[in-house]
Amino acid sequence: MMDLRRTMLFIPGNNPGMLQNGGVFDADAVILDLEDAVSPQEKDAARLLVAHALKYVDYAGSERVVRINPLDTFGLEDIRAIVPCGPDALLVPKVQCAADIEAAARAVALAERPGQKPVNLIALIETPRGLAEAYAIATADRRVVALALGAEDYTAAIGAQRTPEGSEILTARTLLVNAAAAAGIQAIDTPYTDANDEAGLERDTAFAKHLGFRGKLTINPRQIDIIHRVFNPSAKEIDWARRVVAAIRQAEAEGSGVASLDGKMVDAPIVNRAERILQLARLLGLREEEGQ
Ligand SMILES: CC(=O)SCCNC(=O)CCNC(=O)[C@H](O)C(C)(C)COP(=O)(O)OP(=O)(O)OC[C@H]1O[C@@H](n2cnc3c(N)ncnc32)[C@H](O)[C@@H]1OP(=O)(O)O
Ligand SMILES: O=C([O-])CC(=O)C(=O)O
Ligand SMILES: [Mg+2]
Repeated sequence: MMDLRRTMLFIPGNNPGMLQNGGVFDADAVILDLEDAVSPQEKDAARLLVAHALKYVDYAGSERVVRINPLDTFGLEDIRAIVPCGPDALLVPKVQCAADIEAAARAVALAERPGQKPVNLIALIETPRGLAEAYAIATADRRVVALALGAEDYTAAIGAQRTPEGSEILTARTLLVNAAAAAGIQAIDTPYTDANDEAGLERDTAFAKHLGFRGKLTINPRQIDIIHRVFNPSAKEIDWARRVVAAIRQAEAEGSGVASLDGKMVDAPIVNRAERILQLARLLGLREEEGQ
């Protein structure tokens, strides 16, 4: 499903076995990686493997994203080789400013075949300058559908210590969510890099949802169910959303724009939040009784 990006599973672009099996995990998106999962001497081989996977591997319902290299290294070569193979989107790493996106968008337009479905861009924000310019990046081109946070590179660049709790990335997360929201696109959170810490992943994902992220970069298939469970609206949320909509309808019928539900005020922003929950539940085919 195209606009659902609860999980975006990284698959190293130099690993034929993982590329082959990447469609069986039901991730909302797969990210075939040509950048940091691939060493410099393997870049050419990985590009061929990823091009082949896009043509021949069935990634089922997953959006097919390729993480290219930065434009000042192998990025333009990646675009020329990968775009004609028909990915849904490119994840552009180390984006610093609007001009980087404009350059990527120009190269993509040149590489697209006539009649090809336009290739979207997702900007990976993982440098101090990229974060400072996140809104300009998000609005630099219509192809940009999401901003994602890359906290490993970002914390290394600012000289912060990475912790499982993530206090060092709170500001980066909220700035990124705000920039994406201002541009009307999605915010996708940084991966949780300890694939064996399920409780930590669940906590970190719940916090990301609380901050406004719509999904999370994912490094291991075992993380997928946990992340989906967190981002799916719970039965309680769906029930609340239905009662909000019912309350406002009744108030409107009585000529008022404000309702009361369990003693709390219900007005337009609360109704918008409720409608978003119901829309997501419908998209996921969840009914109230099926939520977690
Ligand atoms: C900061 C960054 O830039 S992050 C982005 C770049 N990083 C990556 O792409 C890392 C991707 N992830 C991985 O390589 C691995 O999941 C690791 C290294 C994190 C953990 O490896 P392991 O502990 O061996 O994984 P695990 O034991 O869970 O593997 C189980 C199965 O899932 C497969 N698998 C693991 N990760 C992935 C993946 N990302 N995509 C597809 N298949 C995977 C394994 O091949 C294995 O398959 P098998 O049972 O058929 O042999
Ligand atoms: O894999 C990711 O997107 C995360 C990343 O690059 C980073 O944290 O630097
Ligand atoms: Mg990175």
